[in-house]
Amino acid sequence: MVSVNVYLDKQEYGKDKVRLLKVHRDSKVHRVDDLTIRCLLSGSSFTTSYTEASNKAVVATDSIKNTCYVLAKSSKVVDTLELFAAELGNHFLDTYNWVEGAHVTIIRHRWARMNIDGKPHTHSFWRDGEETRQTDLFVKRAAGGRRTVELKSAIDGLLVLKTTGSSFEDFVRDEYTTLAETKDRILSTCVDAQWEFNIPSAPTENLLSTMAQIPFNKIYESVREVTCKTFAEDESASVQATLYKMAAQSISNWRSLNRVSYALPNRHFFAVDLSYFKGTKNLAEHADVYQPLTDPSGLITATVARSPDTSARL
Ligand SMILES: O=c1[nH]c(=O)c2[nH]c(=O)[nH]c2[nH]1
Repeated sequence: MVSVNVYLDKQEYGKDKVRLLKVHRDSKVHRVDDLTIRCLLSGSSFTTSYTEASNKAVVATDSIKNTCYVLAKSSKVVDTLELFAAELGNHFLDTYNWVEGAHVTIIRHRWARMNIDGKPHTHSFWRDGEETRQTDLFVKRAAGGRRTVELKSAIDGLLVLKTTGSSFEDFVRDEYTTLAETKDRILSTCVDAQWEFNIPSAPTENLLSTMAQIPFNKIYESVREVTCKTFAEDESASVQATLYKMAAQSISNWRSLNRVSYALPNRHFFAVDLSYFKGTKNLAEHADVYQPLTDPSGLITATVARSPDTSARL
């Protein structure tokens, strides 16, 4: 029995972890999109499903799952996560006029084409790492028959390592400090990068064509490229400084991006002291045998934003 006054503050419901493989056989060279989808619906009409046990407005999550498969069949843009997410979100707003918002998250799992006898194979793939591409879209109704979209995309779990070109010096030294300064260390991280799009609100019927002007796949490739190139080429003074360069470069490359965020764990590698064995030298400039430390890691995070005076437009 509830004996205090409460109210339903927030709600979203739908299907999570809808797994789907779309095969593109439009040429002899097949392509695949291996996706995990989450579709959540919201709106005041759903309040009574929580507060009064009324399912009158509830679109079954089973039907939401079925819709993912039906739209994947007809869609021409499954390979552009952001546009497929917009198709799905729009579909729920178009079909059920009491749905106020649709929140669609799509994760794309990697399948790289096999090279057989030195040639790209037409229809065989392998998983070249656990890194994923992701998108998170929230579409809602706006005044005057318009729709607004909040959209961010991401790379998750891109594991990288470099063997030189990274230092860490001149940090605070006090009674808690044991770490030595270093001019040359191993740098390794598992990149989580996120970029936010600036999508103007559009009349319902124009939303998809407005969004289709943004080269989402090129932007994804470019952010990934900038991340790897900056990681490799920067003479890193710290993870913080390298992160800032990565994010600033992508904002300057793409006018539809206003904010880019990174979360970079600093995975430590310590040179093993081998002096116990016949005085073997393996520290500082002699190091080539290291112990990777799984825990703990540093964690460096930041969001870099475009200054308002250069604010992005489509
Ligand atoms: O790039 C780094 N940033 C830090 O803030 C830090 N702290 C630490 O112990 N090692 C490192 N490395």
